[in-house]
Amino acid sequence: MPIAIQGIPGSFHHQVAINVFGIDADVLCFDTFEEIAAAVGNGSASQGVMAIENSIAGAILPNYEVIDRHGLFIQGEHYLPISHNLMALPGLKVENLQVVKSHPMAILQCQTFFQKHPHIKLEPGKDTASVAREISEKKLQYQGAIASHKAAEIYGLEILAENIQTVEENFTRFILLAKEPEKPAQIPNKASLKVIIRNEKGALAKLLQIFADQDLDLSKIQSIPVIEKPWDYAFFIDTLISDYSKYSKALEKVRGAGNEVKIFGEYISQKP
Ligand SMILES: O=C(O)C(=O)C[C@]1(C(=O)O)C=C[C@@H](O)C=C1
Repeated sequence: MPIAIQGIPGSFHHQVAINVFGIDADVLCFDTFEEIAAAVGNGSASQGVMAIENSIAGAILPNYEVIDRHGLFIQGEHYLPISHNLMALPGLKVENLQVVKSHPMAILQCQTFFQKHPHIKLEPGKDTASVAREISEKKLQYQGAIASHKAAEIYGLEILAENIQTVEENFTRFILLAKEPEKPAQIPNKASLKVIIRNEKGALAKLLQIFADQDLDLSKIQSIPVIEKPWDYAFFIDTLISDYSKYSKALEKVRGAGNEVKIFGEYISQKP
């Protein structure tokens, strides 16, 4: 069964599908993150690859809600080093470009570069590679794309500026989604959780203390509104697990304190 991704060949999601599932990975390409989740949820894809956070631009907040609403589970993760390049039809120069389009997350990662080229209007596109393909197919003389070397190669564009992300070392973390929970063959060393705490004084401090008491290292905590209850928040927490029994104990205590816990996935950390 195919793997659902957002974007087309040459996009960063496609690169992750190749890295994780091999060069011949059978992919279903979608325009939006919502469609990835729907495809995994309705069984037309066995797994999905979804970007969740970037080291420069931060979290893709709406994706937490998307995976939760579709009732999906996280099977694993993949960190991809991201190099963004400004590209256009061969022969053009940066001064010729009026518009540069790309995925909104890619644009956010290249703000400093474009501050130096204020004549360029930045516009959101579906994914990095789709914009490169559009330029190539429509022979757009005034438009540039921010995308990977691979996209320039596939769609025959020329790179005008390399590595234009604000800091050289740039990573996007992707999660691998599935319809059912799956425990890895080895003891997991990372978990992604959603915790809804009772809205009372000190509740978050008490929650964090439980994790600290069990030696759990939280690698991420993100608050997301509980839309049915205005101004109540759920916390999406990633924790590293060095001792699985201490992790189990922490979950028991968190639940025991009256909080609601949902386990999105327990897996092996791939952080480089
Ligand atoms: O447009 C692409 O190529 C994507 O794979 C999307 C995406 C993202 O959603 O963050 C993936 C990695 C980069 O951070 C920029 C864009």
